[in-house]
Parts: sequence; C-alpha cells; structure tokens
Amino acid sequence: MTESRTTPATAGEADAQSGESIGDGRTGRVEGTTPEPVGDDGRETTAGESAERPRETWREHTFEGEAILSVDDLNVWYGDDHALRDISIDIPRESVTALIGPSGCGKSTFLRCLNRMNDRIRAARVEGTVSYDGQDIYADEVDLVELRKRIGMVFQQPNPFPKSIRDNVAYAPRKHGDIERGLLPKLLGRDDTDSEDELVERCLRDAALWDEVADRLDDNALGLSGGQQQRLCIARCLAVDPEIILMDEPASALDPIATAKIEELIDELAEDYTVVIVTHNMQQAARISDQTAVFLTGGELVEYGATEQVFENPQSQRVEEYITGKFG
Ligand SMILES: Nc1ncnc2c1ncn2[C@@H]1O[C@H](COP(=O)(O)OP(=O)(O)OP(=O)(O)O)[C@@H](O)[C@H]1O
Repeated sequence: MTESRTTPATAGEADAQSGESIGDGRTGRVEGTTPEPVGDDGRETTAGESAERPRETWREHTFEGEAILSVDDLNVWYGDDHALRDISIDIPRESVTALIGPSGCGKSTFLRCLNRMNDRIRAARVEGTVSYDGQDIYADEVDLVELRKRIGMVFQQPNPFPKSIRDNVAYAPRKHGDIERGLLPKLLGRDDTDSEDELVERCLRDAALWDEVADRLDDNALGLSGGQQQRLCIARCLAVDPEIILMDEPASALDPIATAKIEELIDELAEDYTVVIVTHNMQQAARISDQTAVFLTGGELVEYGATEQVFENPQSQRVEEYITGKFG
C-alpha cells in the first residue's frame, strides 16, 4: 500500500476532475509535473474566473511507487450519450483507489474500461488509451481472456456458480487448463488434485473465507450467506492470479458485519494486489482507500488525490459540496 488510509471525514453516506483539475490531462500522476492553469474550456484561467477555487491552488499529487495503470484522454459514449470525458489518471500499484460520485456520473463505465468489459456493450464506444504495465490494453493484439485473468472483476451482487465451493474456486484454472483432474490425467500421471487442493485453500484463505468453509468445500456455494458468497467470488477471482482487482460496489448488497469483513479483506488484499473500487459510500471510500477519484455529473473526473486530502481538504469547491452533502 502506498500510504496510510484516512478515517471517515464526513458524516452520512451521501451516496464520486474537471477540466480544471486535470489541466493537461491528469492530476494523479505517479511522477509528474505541475500542470499549467487551464480552465473548463481549455484556455488559461486566472483566479476568480471560475466557480472553482483558483486554479493555482490545485496541488499536483504524486504517488509513491509506480503506476500499474495509466489512463490517457479516455472518452466513452453510449450512442450519443457522452458518459466519460477526457479522463486521465495514473493508478499506483498495490494500493486501493476509490471511485466516488453521484449516480450516473460514469464510475462503473470507467471501471469497466480498465479490463475492456465495455467491449461487451454494443452501444459503447471508447476512445483514448489505458496502459497496463506500459501496454495499451485496447491494442488489437490483446488477448481478452488473458487480460481479464490479470485484471479481474468483482460485481455488486455476489454471483457464484451453482456449483460446490471448491468448484467455484477451481473453475477458471481448470477451464484454462492450468489444473487437470479426472481419470484420464490420472492414468497419464498428470492428475493435479493435490495442487488444486492447495490452490483452493490458498485462495479461500486469501479471501478470508477458509475458516468458515473448510469443512464443507463440496457444499453448494448458493447455500452461503451473501457476504460469504461475495468473499467466494473474490477467491474465484484470485484463483487465476490477477494483479488488479476491480470491484463495483462489492458491499452494497451486504449487511454492516459482512461489509466490515469485505473492507478488512480489501485492506489485506492491497498488500499484494491493486484494488480499484467503485463505492457510493463515502465513509467506506475514506476508510479503505489510498487514493480517491471524484467523478461528477456529466462524466467528468473533478478531483483525484490522496484520500485524506480529497476528504479533508478538497481542492474543488464542487467536490467539497458533494462530500459535505450539499449536492449529489
Ligand atoms: N449499457 C449502457 N447502455 C447505455 N447507456 C449506459 C449503459 N451503461 C451506462 N450507461 C449510461 O452512462 C452513464 C454513466 O453510467 P454508469 O453506470 O457508468 O454511472 P455510475 O456512476 O456507475 O452510476 P451508479 O452509481 O448509479 O451505478 C449514465 O448516463 C448511464 O445511463
């Protein structure tokens, strides 16, 4: 993880960079230079010209460590609807980045762009670049199966397969041929049952579920509670050895105790993985993330920086109003 996380800065859960904040295209650089003051319309601006605080007070935020994802000038349309506008952002490795903002501002759309899940939406058109370890994931030669193994996703509703707990975790490694089991592999001396057992245990442990299910691995996953099902989905995601885990409101369907377990787990996962999480819950973003990106209506990224700074000293007046519940 990059730096210490902050405690909730705001009361209530108001259910997440404008041209100003992104200036030349990004505020959240891993290594960067101070952008020139630029207004909404792209022209240079002086203090007092905009409703925002004077552009000069914007702080270039540099993160420790290297960027694992680098997004440049990302625009997304659904038909004529311009859902994301000129988004540029660097996401540091092994940390938690929260995406917050009011409903419909494009958080999920942005998240889906990070592993090309928007390719599945016929109406979606994506322009710009998303680089993963320096490689453009939108390049023609990219293998989408491999990409989504490296950049996994956990959804709002837990969605385990109607199979056993063990089968849920082992499903993808078996499907990709990383694990072989059954009579034929046994006859050929290539049976991986032991490795599968190890993998299942490791993933369930890493997803903080092992202690609760160790004695019933062959039970149907649908018999687990919602919180357990969500941790199983995280274990299933870990089974293909990802580097990045995208989470779209992973706790919104869970009760407070199950939510607390998922938050604790996210904190632990960030020691080995890069987590990008969409949340409506600002207190949750403040509790669990290292960086926070605030999107506002119209698909703008208005502010991006260290979570503590964004919540305690937002540079954008609109973000301050959103965080304090004045709008959104
Ligand atoms: N599959 C789709 N087809 C057409 N338009 C879409 C699709 N998905 C999202 N949109 C539109 O894109 C905009 C951004 O939606 P998105 O779901 O990314 O926002 P969000 O911030 O995640 O919202 P919420 O917090 O309510 O989930 C909205 O106007 C939405 O209606």
